[in-house]
Amino acid sequence: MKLIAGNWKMNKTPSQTREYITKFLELVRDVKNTEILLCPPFTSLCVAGEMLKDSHIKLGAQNCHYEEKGAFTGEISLSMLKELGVSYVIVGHSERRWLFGETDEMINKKVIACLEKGLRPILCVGEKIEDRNAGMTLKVVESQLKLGLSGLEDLAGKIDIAYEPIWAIGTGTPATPEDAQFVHRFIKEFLGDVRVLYGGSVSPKNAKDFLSMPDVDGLLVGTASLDPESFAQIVKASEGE
Ligand SMILES: O=C(CO)COP(=O)(O)O
Repeated sequence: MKLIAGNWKMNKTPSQTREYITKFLELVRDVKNTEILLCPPFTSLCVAGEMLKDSHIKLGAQNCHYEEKGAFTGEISLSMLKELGVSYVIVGHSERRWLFGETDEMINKKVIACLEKGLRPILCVGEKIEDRNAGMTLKVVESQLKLGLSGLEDLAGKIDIAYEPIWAIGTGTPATPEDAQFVHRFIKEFLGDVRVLYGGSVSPKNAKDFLSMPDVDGLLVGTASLDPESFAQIVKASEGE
């Protein structure tokens, strides 16, 4: 089944979350053939978890810490997330890598911790514009996969990968569906049977073009997931695929 995930990043207070989910539940009530995931900020997970408890919409976190507990000021453990109903965790988003110095080694520990706790990581990979211009896209993606998944085998059905070219994130300039397909194929040849999502300026207008590619197994949506109507349109674009 295709996965359509909304990454809200640092947006929406708990009351705005409540308002969004009230509308969104109604808009996607009849969706049956698509897995839907919302990833609000930590502070909204509690209210979102309560509201989504008996629904077909899953709840994800945007980050986690790999340790179980302890003196890690400002961090959030997987047990804390699990108790709120979280079943997915976005790991290694480019904003965490490049704005907050997250390394492949930390990302690897987070992926391992998620799998040990029974939470499903969405590992994000993707190249900078300089890498792309230098023809290094596949090399960069391969290295991120190798390091991020170091020591792990048999990942089919336990993990999803999101290909998010950094130059396409929040810019209004997505990759072409053909570019995405090319990298997704490479990822599957490298890893075997995993779902690969595309992320980077996805909108209700272009969602179907991506989803019609044979190796695009879903979408990780930022800006266009902040409005319940536009996110619902993207979810519905996936229903027929
Ligand atoms: O980073 C993203 C999702 O994780 C993509 O963000 P945009 O959809 O705003 O480009």
